[in-house]
Amino acid sequence: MIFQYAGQKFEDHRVSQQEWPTFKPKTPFGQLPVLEVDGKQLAQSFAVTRYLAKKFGLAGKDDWESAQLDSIADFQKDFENETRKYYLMMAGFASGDKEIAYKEIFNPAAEKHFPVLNKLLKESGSGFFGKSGPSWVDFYISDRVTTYNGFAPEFFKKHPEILAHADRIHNLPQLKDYIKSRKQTHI
Ligand SMILES: N[C@@H](CCC(=O)N[C@@H](CS)C(=O)NCC(=O)O)C(=O)O
Repeated sequence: MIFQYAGQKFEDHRVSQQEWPTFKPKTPFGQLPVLEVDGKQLAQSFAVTRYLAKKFGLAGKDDWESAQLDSIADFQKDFENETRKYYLMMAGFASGDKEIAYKEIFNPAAEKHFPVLNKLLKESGSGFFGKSGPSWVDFYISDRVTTYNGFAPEFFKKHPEILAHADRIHNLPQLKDYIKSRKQTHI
């Protein structure tokens, strides 16, 4: 999304299950994602994202806004860690009772989490998490919300302002066509 927003050409290499065993030892930490720039590799999604966000003006207008955005991203990451078991079940990577996982894992965590995000959006007054406009954190959270909304639309019907934020990001002129084109493969 950052590359697309910035108009930067890039290669999106999705590694297949078959390809992974030979690819894994060639990555810095045996994990994806990895950003490759001029033959150099950078691992860890937040390190990659922050590097690109700084480069393309999507990391806040000053150090303070940038730090506030970082704190929101970490807050979102905590939510993902807390609800990981539900995510793995819904994405088909783990077995278990999905309804129980929704009631016991996702719903209680989400009822705490998303109202805070909504409050932050209201406080910023810009429609984005940063006062100065869209940032990598809007991209990150809107992407996650799209995934969770696919799993639990009943939850997001009760939190329309969170969906409205995701729509605002996905309808940015720089992103609109890209988001539409990748919908089929996105979970
Ligand atoms: N904290 C890391 C987590 C990376 C991670 O867990 N990657 C998983 C895919 S989501 C992976 O590469 N799994 C394959 C493996 O470990 O063999 C990040 O945010 O980049």
